[in-house]
Amino acid sequence: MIEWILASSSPRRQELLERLPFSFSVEVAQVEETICSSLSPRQNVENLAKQKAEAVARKHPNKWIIGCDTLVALEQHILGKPQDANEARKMLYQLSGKVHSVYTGICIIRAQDSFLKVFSEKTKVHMKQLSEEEVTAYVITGEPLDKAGAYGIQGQGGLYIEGIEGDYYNVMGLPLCRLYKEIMEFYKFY
Ligand SMILES: Cc1cn([C@H]2C[C@H](O)[C@@H](COP(=O)(O)OP(=O)(O)OP(=O)(O)O)O2)c(=O)[nH]c1=O
Repeated sequence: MIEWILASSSPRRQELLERLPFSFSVEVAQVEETICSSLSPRQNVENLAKQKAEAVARKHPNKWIIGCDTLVALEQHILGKPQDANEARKMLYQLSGKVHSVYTGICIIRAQDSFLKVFSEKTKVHMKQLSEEEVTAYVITGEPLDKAGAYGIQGQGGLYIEGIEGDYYNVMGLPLCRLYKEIMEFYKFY
């Protein structure tokens, strides 16, 4: 039987992965998440997903590890999770009234036989213009603080999203349909 480990502390990712037809355990990857501004958003999410998967794979070389990372890209800027409420406010003002892209990178590793697969998905998100009152009230809820770009489409943040192009679940941190396809392919060989 294939034993999967999700290398993530995100409750959203755990919840979404439960929809796939296999069981898995969870182990949090201790990785310092550094965004490299000389790399593209896609390269950043793929590298970070790989680092998270590798950190857990070192401890479990015989298991199949899934690492993930999500970032928001607005023009040349890459936004990770805000450090504090002030940074969350700043990010929301930057995204307000604009279209940005959310990238999620996924890395699947099994160290024992040097298996490594990395891919990423992009979803475009249209955010409405936010008033100062909306930004203040939203940041006070605390919802923005553990999320890339300082909003959660699945929560109150969804009130501010006019539309998306791409996978909704990719914005939440796990590109469900793409991951399902990749894993079904994978089961043909294992
Ligand atoms: C844009 C957006 C992000 N997010 C979340 C998804 C990710 O959990 C988080 C981005 O941070 P990540 O570093 O990708 O993930 P994490 O720190 O939550 O978990 P781990 O590193 O242990 O896997 O932002 C939402 O939940 N909703 C949204 O609408």
